[in-house]
Amino acid sequence: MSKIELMHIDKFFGNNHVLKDLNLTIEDGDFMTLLGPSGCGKTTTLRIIAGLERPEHGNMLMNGKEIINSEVDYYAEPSKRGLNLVFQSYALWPHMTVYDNIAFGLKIKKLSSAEIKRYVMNALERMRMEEYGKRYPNELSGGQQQRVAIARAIAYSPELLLLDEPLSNLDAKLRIDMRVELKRLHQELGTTIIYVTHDQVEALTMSTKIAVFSKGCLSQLVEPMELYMNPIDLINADFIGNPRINFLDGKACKQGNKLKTYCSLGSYIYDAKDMTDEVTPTGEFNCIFGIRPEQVQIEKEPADGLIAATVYANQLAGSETLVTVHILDSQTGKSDEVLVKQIGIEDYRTGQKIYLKVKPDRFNVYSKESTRLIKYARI
Ligand SMILES: Nc1ncnc2c1ncn2[C@@H]1O[C@H](COP(=O)(O)OP(=O)(O)OP(=O)(O)O)[C@@H](O)[C@H]1O
Repeated sequence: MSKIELMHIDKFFGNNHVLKDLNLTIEDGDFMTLLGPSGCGKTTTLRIIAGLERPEHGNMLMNGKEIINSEVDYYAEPSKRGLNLVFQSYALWPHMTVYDNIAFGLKIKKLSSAEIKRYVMNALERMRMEEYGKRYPNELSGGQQQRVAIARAIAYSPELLLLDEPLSNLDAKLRIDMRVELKRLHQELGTTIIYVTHDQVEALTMSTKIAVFSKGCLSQLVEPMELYMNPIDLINADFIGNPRINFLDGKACKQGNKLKTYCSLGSYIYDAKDMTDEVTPTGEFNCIFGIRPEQVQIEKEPADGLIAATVYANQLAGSETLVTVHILDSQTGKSDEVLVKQIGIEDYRTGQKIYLKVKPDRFNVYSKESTRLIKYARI
């Protein structure tokens, strides 16, 4: 059992208000990723949970038990919180071999040496490090040390694991392997994991929930695919997705239960069920369409419902082709640029006339004024 509730947490470093009235619940069994750009307060949140920082204001409960109560100046000692931590700086004991580094915590638990061996070897195997038991930390690369630190944290089926950018020093292939192992570990053991990263792919592929931070505030707390499909504002939309989402200026107007919209990719009417509860201006207002590169397809021949465009640039990337196209907005006379992602190798010439097929149900629409989502994308 590992449920964590953070309530009304405020943290200052001098005059810097780093966390602003943060409310966040991590349910038992969650793989919760704290995601956001550098400096938004992710690590500070993790350190508060671990007991390495004290917030000036707020409460924290662990399985219903009080851990922080700033009003009475109560902060439970880190050692009393039952946590396993892996930070970017992995802090292995330099005088111990890899095996002993991992075995140390198990010895304290008074396990038999046969059991210790089983747990250590299992953890090393998961981290693809079974050959390295006899080495000392200074005989390992940064990435290998990082994997030993994770092995140490996961060795004894922890109930709660806090990980701060644990894959940051690994090369691309190892990162994918480690993502698979951490995801399997979570599924097999039901460990509650709180994971800090600024890498959206790690967040999207491993988590059961993602908490997006922006300037010390929680801006969105959702399941990964919902975050990808419906970022709550333009900042999150811009942050999630690679290649990044296309933003197109448009116009919108609410008429009864309908939202009438227009942009260079066409006029679309959406129902009340597609709309968020964001309050919009009366009459026509400026909006921004958020369109993912894979939501547009290119056809070579014209047909009904297709939108004419011109190829500006073509990037072949092997498994996919990224095509930058220009579309003439017939209402404003302005040209819009859209990045389109096609699966496989597709060759287009610069200046070639092509025709776009779009899925308007999948578009997001944002209010330009408030920058908030006003129309959900549907799968
Ligand atoms: N010990 C400290 N003393 C003073 N300021 C700090 C301290 N630790 C963090 N900060 C500041 O608090 C803010 C949040 O830092 P934090 O490390 O939580 O961000 P982050 O989102 O984890 O960023 P990153 O991804 O770069 O690690 C930053 O402005 C940072 O400079």
